[in-house]
Amino acid sequence: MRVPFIKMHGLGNDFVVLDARTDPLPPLTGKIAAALADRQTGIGCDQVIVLEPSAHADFRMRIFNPDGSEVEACGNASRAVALLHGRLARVETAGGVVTVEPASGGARIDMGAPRFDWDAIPLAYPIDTASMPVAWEGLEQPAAVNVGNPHVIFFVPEVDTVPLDRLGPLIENDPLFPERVNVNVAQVTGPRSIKLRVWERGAGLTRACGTGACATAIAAMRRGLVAGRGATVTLPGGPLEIEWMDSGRIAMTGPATESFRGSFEWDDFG
Ligand SMILES: N[C@@H](CCC[C@H](N)C(=O)O)C(=O)O
Repeated sequence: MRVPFIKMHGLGNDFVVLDARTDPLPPLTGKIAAALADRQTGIGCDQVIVLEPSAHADFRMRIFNPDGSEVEACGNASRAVALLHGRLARVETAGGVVTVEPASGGARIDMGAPRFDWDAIPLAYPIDTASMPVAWEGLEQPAAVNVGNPHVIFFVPEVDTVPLDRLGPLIENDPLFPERVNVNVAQVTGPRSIKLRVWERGAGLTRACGTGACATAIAAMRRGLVAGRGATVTLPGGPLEIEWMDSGRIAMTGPATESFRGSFEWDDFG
């Protein structure tokens, strides 16, 4: 069976999108997703995205990391999917329903409300998630936020000097985080601006992480590190605009790009 795919990215965080909204696919397992995501032997991407019909929203978006884990949220893929769909839509994810709307060159996403309770992150035990009394080498006193998926955020003086390739996997797999965690290191660069690098759970270092940008901006606002309710978060792949709306929900605005379309033989990966 030949299956079409769309290669897309948001700020260099790249996706293989399988659109099964009209023509169903055989069930996609984590093993198949990992094989598709492999940059040496597969198509290669940071996440495999599957679009399916939904009983609760306009359609459903499933998200797979390159290690095969199926996860709850992906900010950059939400913008890519908005571009693909071409109009306002409510999208069911395992982390909740998000509203996607194309905007010039990209999209604006209503990502839902952040959660701060220790068991909503989730953490292994009760702890103040605004400023956690824990440390890994020089990285200390992080915040934790769930924006559909779990994030830990360290505010540091200089993000480029943090050995995130070494500390990222250590923190991601720490028993404090029973469902593992996305690891963000952030530098406040102005009253409304933040520089961010992310070690993604199940994926490693990526050019950008939309949910990481949302979680980091919210953590900075909660601690009073930035002024007001809006911030520009600049990742290695470029900037995202994050707003903590009066409704308590998060809006993320930024670019999305379709790179190319192709197809693959399902049996080569199944
Ligand atoms: N790239 C994403 C996040 C993808 C999922 C993440 N690795 C997880 O395991 O939660 C984004 O743009 O948000």
